[in-house]
Amino acid sequence: MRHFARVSDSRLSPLPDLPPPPLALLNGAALFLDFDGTLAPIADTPDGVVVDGELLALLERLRQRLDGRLAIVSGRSVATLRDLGFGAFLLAGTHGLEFADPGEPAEAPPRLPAVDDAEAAFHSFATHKPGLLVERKTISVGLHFRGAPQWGDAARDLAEGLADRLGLALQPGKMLYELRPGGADKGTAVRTLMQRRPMAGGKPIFIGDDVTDEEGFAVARDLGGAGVLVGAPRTTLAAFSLEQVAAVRHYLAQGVAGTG
Ligand SMILES: O=P(O)(O)OC[C@H]1O[C@H](O[C@H]2O[C@H](CO)[C@@H](O)[C@H](O)[C@H]2O)[C@H](O)[C@@H](O)[C@@H]1O
Repeated sequence: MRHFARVSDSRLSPLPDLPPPPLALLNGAALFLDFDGTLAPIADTPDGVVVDGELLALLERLRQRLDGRLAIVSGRSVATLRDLGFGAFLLAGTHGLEFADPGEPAEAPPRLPAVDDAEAAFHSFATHKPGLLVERKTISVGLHFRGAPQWGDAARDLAEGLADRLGLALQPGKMLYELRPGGADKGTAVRTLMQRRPMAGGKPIFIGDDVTDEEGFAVARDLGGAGVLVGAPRTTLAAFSLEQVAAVRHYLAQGVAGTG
């Protein structure tokens, strides 16, 4: 049976014109931040994203304002998030499969042989197709077609077949299909972290742009908080929206300053 890692469409409702989040939403928040497309603009390739010192300084000040209740929740692995500069932050990586406190080893399941099989199949498919990119991740693998969108349908068919055959979860992303172990998503990551220090006791607020962030929005809402969608209007469980990365950073900076 195929495991699609996504919120069922029946839970989503069209909310075309969501308001921006009020600054008061950050009062008492336990803040969950997606990375790609939320804190940094989408780039042509995974390695094309750079985390600037200004962003890290902003997040550090925000974390202090929130008494430590700030976490990065990403499809990237914990190792990659640390390489990008987020080593000082609480992390949930690989779509909720990995967790790491600052300076501590990641809690993560082992890399499955099935993921290696999927990676080999992705490489076979990508050979002689310029623009396709296979991203080897700690415990998962991605096939990117941003550089060759004409292969998107075939990439989906391949990824679906591999998910069925290998018993892996298929995680669609932005011009991307990932295969990974199932049993977790960004919603379960929020639930897990909300039971732990320093996030416990806060009001969960999840800011993200991708369909993979909908589970985070859902759980934040279920636990009394809210989701903030980044980007163009779409069917979503978020209650608020910000139009782009620059607006997210402006909002967070205002939150640090405490102005309304
Ligand atoms: O959960 P996120 O932090 O949003 O990570 C999701 C995936 O992001 C990356 O891929 C996406 O961003 C790339 C860089 O901007 C872009 O080139 C690609 O097309 C996007 O799909 C990352 O490479 C994946 O591993 C993450 O799962």
